[in-house]
Amino acid sequence: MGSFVDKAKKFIVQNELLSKGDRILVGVSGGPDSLALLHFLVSLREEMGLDITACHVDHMFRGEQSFFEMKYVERICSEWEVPFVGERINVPEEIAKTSGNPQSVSRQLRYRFYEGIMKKRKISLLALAHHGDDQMETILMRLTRGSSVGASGGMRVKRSFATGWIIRPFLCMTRSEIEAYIDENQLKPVYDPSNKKDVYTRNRYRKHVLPFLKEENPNAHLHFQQYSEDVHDDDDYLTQLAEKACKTMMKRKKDGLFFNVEEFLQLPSPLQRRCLYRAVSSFYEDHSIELSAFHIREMIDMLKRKGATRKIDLPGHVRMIRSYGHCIITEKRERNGYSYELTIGDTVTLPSGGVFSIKKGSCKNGGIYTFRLHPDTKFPLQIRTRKEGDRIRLKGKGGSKKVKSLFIDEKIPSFLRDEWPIVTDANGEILWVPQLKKSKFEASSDGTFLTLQYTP
Ligand SMILES: Nc1ncnc2c1ncn2[C@@H]1O[C@H](COP(=O)(O)OP(=O)(O)OP(=O)(O)O)[C@@H](O)[C@H]1O
Repeated sequence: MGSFVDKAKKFIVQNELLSKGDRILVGVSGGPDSLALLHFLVSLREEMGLDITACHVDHMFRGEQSFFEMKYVERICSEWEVPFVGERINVPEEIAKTSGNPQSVSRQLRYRFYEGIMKKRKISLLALAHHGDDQMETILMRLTRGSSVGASGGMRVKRSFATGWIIRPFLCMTRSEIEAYIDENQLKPVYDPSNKKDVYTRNRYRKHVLPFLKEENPNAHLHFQQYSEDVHDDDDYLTQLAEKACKTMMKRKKDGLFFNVEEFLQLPSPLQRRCLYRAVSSFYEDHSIELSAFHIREMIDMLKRKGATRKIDLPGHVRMIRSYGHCIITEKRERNGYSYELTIGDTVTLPSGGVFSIKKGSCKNGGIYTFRLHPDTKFPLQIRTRKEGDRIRLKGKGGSKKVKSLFIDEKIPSFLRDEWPIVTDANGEILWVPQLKKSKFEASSDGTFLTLQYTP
């Protein structure tokens, strides 16, 4: 078994997974992989001065059986003198409440549990027992399903998590190497019957796809692992560049993320894909939805197409809309019209966060748009969204103009038109379309007047 230990140690050194005196939490299901990992780390404990804690979650799917498993893991830990933290989490109850997918709800709750222990006990490393065959399955599953950008690179050997890092020291090992280690050391793992069920996608890959690849090359797992590390390496570098580009180009407002399409299209395509991936992912809590490469391509194609307004509905609640040269990534929601009354001394806050107020005399604050109200103005003012047939009467000999034409001339994207404020007096006469046009009803600067202020 010397070679197993040497191989794992070499992998740990190469990837800088452990240092002397590290405090590690090991996730132990009681299955062969995690039991072997715990055993292996305990064997390094003295030599490296490691401070090891083990933890186990009983997901309560299998009644008493899973409770006994937790007790069994606890007993082994006590034999090996490893502090143990166990918790029963009622996952079936949580699934009934949220109607989530059993595996992802279990995972989410388990990771929350790990995080709590790491924070409480000031532990910086979480060791998980994923191995090389798991990595092959993950990469193939993600490629087949159509994951995007970095996700198809599979699991990372080391990634940041909670107060520190998740490490996976067994990614260089195959399932059968781990089984041989188990036999050699006479370990007695528990076997989860769900690992054999064909209903789970991963199990189908395990049973039907991996045997073929392993027959072609028994060391295929090492090549997959190398591929994974290279993909992540390249992706980290490109993501850094994309983040820099996004920071200057994408503006987050209350309504969503805005950017200029032409500027975006000048980026090299690897940065375009990553900018969009990053932008859209920021709308998903816990990054719970995975965007596929297909979605990203579709978004870029839409940005390249000229012409009228276009939109794409993305998974979950996110929508991307392009209109003229602008693009917004936003939550799917009906943009309802509004109508507010504004009297002297009041303020009105719009759904977009814009604020109207009235002040005496002139006003010269930066970032604020102003309109001088005539002393004869009929109050209350109305701040509302557009209506069919809206016209504004222009200063001088300009006559009147349709508000619709104003939006078109000024190339206001259609998704903004439905929420653009229009100010009328109490009789419904349009006084002002802020940022675009003032009517002939604005007071001259030399008389006494009130100022209507608008901060978008
Ligand atoms: N119930 C659990 N409690 C604590 N840690 C767990 C639990 N289930 C899984 N883990 C950790 O997460 C890793 C990945 O979980 P996954 O379900 O993919 O593997 P597994 O088939 O349970 O592995 P094992 O052979 O260790 O049972 C495990 O190797 C283990 O380190």
